[in-house]
Amino acid sequence: MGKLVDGVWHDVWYETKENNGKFVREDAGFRNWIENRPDAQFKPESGRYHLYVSLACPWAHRTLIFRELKQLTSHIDITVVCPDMLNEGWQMGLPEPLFGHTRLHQIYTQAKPDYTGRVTVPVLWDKKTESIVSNESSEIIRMFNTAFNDLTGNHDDYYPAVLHSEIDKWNDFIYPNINNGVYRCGFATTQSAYEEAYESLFNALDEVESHLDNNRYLVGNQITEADWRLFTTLVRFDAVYVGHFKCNKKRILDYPNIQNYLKELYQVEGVKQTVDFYHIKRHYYFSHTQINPTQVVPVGPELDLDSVHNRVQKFSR
Ligand SMILES: N[C@@H](CCC(=O)N[C@@H](CS)C(=O)NCC(=O)O)C(=O)O
Repeated sequence: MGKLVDGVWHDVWYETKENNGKFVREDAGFRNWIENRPDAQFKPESGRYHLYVSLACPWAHRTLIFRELKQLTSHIDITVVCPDMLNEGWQMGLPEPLFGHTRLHQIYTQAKPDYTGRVTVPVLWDKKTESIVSNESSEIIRMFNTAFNDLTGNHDDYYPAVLHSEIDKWNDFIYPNINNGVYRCGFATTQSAYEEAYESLFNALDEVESHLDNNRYLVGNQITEADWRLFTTLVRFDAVYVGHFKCNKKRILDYPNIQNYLKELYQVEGVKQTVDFYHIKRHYYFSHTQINPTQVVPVGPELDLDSVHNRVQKFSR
């Protein structure tokens, strides 16, 4: 684990001292947009973009789900990094296809030789301008949602205009308390920082559980971006966050509505093939040696996400 400073790789763990033991996530450094406009710098073109992802990472996972759902798999190719993120950060199993690089930080310095910042997945690369379009998953999924519609003919909309404010409201609640909340528990280096994160995480999950008792999805009668953003944390929760990040008040299995909702999302066509529990468990337990110095990866739990869920029946009345 480390970061680039003026284009040079430094092997350092997260700095929490300045924030009383609290983990604070750094903002992404590349924030361009692919737009379907004649004068856009980054236009939606088949084969032009390459996505670097980790199958372990919940943020990268969002982009893989949107790539599947929006039928972009034949238009945007991918490199999957190894699950182990150690002294050199994210590494490729085989040299990646564009430059033959073996470290993700080389992709960052390829784009910007003096880059300073963390080297994170996902990364959306533009082969034409040889630069990084974006390394911010929330913005990459917005691009995937609409920018390529004319190319793919897929007009499914996970961020419909009429639902913007409701979706934004859930995202603003779920990101700090749940998506980043599990990391705020796991990466806390003081008891009080951990307990504060733990409390807000489980209060938020309680609220989601009660919302899902009366609503099939977070917003409206359809699956939206807000559901997919929540999904990638939920699907990792019992396998990793309960143990490794000490998020152990309850498992998702103990929340009947959330568990059934999780199964429904998992069973949406195209989604389960984006979920890889080997990468997920191996990454967290093997890479975070400050948290798990033995690097032993747990065998369990046995998860059953393929069995029938009750969401259709519950909301058919
Ligand atoms: N804001 C980014 C966050 C991405 C992120 O933090 N990814 C993690 C993997 S789960 C990472 O690559 N961390 C490496 C590091 O922090 O050094 C996004 O949502 O795209």
